[in-house]
Amino acid sequence: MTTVSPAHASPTITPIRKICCIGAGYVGGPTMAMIAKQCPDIEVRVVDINATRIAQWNSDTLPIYEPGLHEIVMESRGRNLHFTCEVDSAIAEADMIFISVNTPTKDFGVGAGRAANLEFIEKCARKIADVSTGHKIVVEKSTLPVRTAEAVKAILSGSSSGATFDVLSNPEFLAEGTAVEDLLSPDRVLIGGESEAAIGALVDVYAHWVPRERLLTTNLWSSELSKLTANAFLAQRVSSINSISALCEATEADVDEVAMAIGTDSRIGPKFLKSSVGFGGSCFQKDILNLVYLCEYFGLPEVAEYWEQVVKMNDYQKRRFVNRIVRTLFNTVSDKKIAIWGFAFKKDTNDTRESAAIYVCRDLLREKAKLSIYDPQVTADQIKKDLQDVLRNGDAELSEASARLIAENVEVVDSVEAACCNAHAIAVLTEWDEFGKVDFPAIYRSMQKPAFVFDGRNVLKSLPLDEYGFVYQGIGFRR
Ligand SMILES: NC(=O)C1=CN([C@@H]2O[C@H](COP(=O)(O)OP(=O)(O)OC[C@H]3O[C@@H](n4cnc5c(N)ncnc54)[C@H](O)[C@@H]3O)[C@@H](O)[C@H]2O)C=CC1
Ligand SMILES: O=C(O)[C@H]1O[C@H](OP(=O)(O)OP(=O)(O)OC[C@H]2O[C@@H](n3ccc(=O)[nH]c3=O)[C@H](O)[C@@H]2O)[C@H](O)[C@@H](O)[C@@H]1O
Repeated sequence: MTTVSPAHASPTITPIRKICCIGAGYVGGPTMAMIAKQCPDIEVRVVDINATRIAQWNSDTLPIYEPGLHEIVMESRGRNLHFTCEVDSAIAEADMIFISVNTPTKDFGVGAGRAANLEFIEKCARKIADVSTGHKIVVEKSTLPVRTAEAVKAILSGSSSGATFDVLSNPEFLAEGTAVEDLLSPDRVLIGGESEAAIGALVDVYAHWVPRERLLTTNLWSSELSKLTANAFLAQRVSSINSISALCEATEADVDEVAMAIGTDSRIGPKFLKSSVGFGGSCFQKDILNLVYLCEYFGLPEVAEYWEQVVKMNDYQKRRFVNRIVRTLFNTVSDKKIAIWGFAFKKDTNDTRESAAIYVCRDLLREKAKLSIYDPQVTADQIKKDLQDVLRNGDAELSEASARLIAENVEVVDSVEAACCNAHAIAVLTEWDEFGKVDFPAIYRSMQKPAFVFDGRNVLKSLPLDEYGFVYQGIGFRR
């Protein structure tokens, strides 16, 4: 990270008329659909190098599943919302360009396994520098390590056309499954920058529907760092309650009761205290590891160690869940059929990135279990790809063996009933609402006996499963 002079001073900025968003993913798509819906006076173009994804955004089957998303896309698409692969012209014509590309954990070279891979961000900055003329506002929407704007500004300042730029940080706080709700009524929108005029221009966009008191402005670096910090704090709460769940199982305390008891303290608050098989999703682990890397980079090993523990506790929780299944099933799951209920990392999304289900299934396969997997939104291809990737773990030589392991031991089915037929156990890994509504006596009859249920989300806890004959175990309590 080098120090460069501030971005070119901004000329007078007129109200934003055209927006371009680079990256039509989970963030770019829904965020821009909301801006287009709320600001009919602004033309929004979402661009991506992935032509298949753009085609999906232009079809009736959107590339991501989010409650309410279809409706808001249909309202604006073709009017002031466009999805296209024409990256250069969309950038060239825009007044404001959002960068919303992926920032995965680096899996090679310096910082591998921890640092963010900023290759895609840098490519966007270079592309913007190449094709821009006049003055543009560039908005970092992706989650980035603190001080990335410095590099973005340095690249932009090399624009050969003499274009000038303001750089803003505007991290996104939406959660998957509630993206539309979160975008419609955010707790806050955070905008960091150096130029009052540029900040004002973005504030005016959001002010079309977000109350002014929820539009927070800070300096660039506070904004960049707040995003990583918010995710680290949220994940830390999950790991904290999960650590207590292990203690509850050992002591006959009940983790949901403990969560309720501490959550009513207004200083602690009730949210993000739901004990589970472990947090997943594309961001928590990636962002914490990035924070850990930054702390090490800035010579703060104690701070790095503190945050790394959140990820270690999450790995422990997933392992602990599998160990409990194996132990309870008389110390072997070899050749036993286990019904997996849910594969997405949380309900109401088809996203499986870093889902706890991937790791639980991997470990069960290594124990030679036979898995029958059902998820209402995740495709069979996606499930098999995730399992192939995790079993292979980057080693090409393991491709054939892991493909065989999956072919022989994994089936993906289209109902919980099919998954459970002749199964020895059920493992609930995603909290889909429909799981609470199935005909449990019929499921019980179709299973091997004793019929076990391992509820990694405690969603079946209030049902009389023991009365139906099941042996039921959840997270963080004993019956
Ligand atoms: N997924 C989520 O719920 C949230 C994600 N974020 C952050 O937002 C950022 C984006 O995340 P997602 O939308 O989930 O990623 P994603 O992987 O779903 O989408 C990123 C898109 O960017 C495209 N892309 C990459 N390089 C490009 C280039 N040079 N030109 C044009 N398109 C390019 C990819 O093809 C891909 O379609 C990440 O930094 C993430 O940490 C922040 C809040 C929530
Ligand atoms: O940067 C991001 O990507 C986003 O990450 C999270 O959103 P998301 O990962 O979509 O979903 P969450 O609702 O935060 O859940 C994350 C994981 O934690 C788990 N979780 C959550 C809450 C809880 O109490 N217990 C629990 O196990 C969920 O099941 C899920 O696996 C944050 O909540 C968003 O604010 C942020 O914008």
